Amino acid sequence: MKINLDHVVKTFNTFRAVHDVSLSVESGELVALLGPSGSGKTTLLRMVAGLEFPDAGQIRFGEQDATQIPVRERGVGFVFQHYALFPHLSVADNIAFGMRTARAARRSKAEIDARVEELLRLVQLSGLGNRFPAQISGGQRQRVALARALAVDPKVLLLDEPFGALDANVRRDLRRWLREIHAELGITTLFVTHDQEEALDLADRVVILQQGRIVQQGTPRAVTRQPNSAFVMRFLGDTHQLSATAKGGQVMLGDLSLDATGLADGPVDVFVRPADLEWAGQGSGDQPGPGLPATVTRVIDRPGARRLAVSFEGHGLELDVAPEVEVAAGDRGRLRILRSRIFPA
Ligand SMILES: Nc1ncnc2c1ncn2[C@@H]1O[C@H](COP(=O)(O)OP(=O)(O)OP(=O)(O)O)[C@@H](O)[C@H]1O
Repeated sequence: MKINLDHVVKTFNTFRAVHDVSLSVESGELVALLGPSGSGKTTLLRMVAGLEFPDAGQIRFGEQDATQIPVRERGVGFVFQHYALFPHLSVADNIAFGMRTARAARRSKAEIDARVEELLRLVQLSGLGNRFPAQISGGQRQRVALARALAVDPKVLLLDEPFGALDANVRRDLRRWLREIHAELGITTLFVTHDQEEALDLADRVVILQQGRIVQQGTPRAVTRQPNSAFVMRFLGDTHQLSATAKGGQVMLGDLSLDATGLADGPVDVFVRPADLEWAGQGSGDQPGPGLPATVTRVIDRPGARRLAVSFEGHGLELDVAPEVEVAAGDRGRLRILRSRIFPA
């Protein structure tokens, strides 16, 4: 089922939570809505679900205006961060709940039991149908919540920070698992998160929101390669920010000249991710070449890498080098910039 949002606006009292959002989600696509707290992600999801109504603009399911479709008939499955499973119902009964109450598509008890078994298998909880929610882990509860959402054969899945309350390792596992389920079922899915790693890992397309507006959207590759603003650059991951001046389509930093074609002359911010910096230590045998003259202030050993904290013209920067690199605090060298993004200051 394709979903279209066309110039959608939502205001609470006088506060505009969603400004003129247009977005189309293709049938079978997994789209992540990514943004900081308060950027309007949940409000958008609730409007798609029919739990809130836009003040202006239109939401369409396929070709149909969604306001004409009652919530129960939208064919939407939800999973929220704190999806309250019914504590007094077993896992199997929780999953079966929607099938028993659905007025349309009544199923026999045998059909429901078979479907519950199938869903338990899908969410890898076979054999746990008789447990109660209190007797399973948080990650398992979210899988039950997903099975419950899938039980009514939704045309659209809406997931609002479904793994938000779980610890990092469980989140990572569930993310992989969700991707597999999505590949298998191909249900159009909108996934809300404020975790950029989760969004980039999971989604076919990432939609980045700031203060109720879409500021950028694209594939994970496109948004990470070509962030279109300082906000997106910062929001998508660790970055260093260096002040400089653009002149005649170039920016000079140390004795490096960076391409700034198209930027007007004036103050700019150069953004560089730690992974886009390379260290050439003096006496390392490396050709010194152009770069930013820097001094190592600290070396932190981590599994698989050594992290260097270095100082360049009063800026503190960090980068990783291979574990074998011999380097110590006080060493001098040069930083090469492999990639950067430059925006007007
Ligand atoms: N029912 C409401 N009444 C008044 N203001 C609301 C209501 N619902 C949301 N808001 C406001 O709208 C803005 C957007 O909220 P929303 O929950 O959509 O953001 P979000 O991006 O999902 O944030 P979070 O990640 O914290 O859940 C917030 O400033 C919020 O306080």
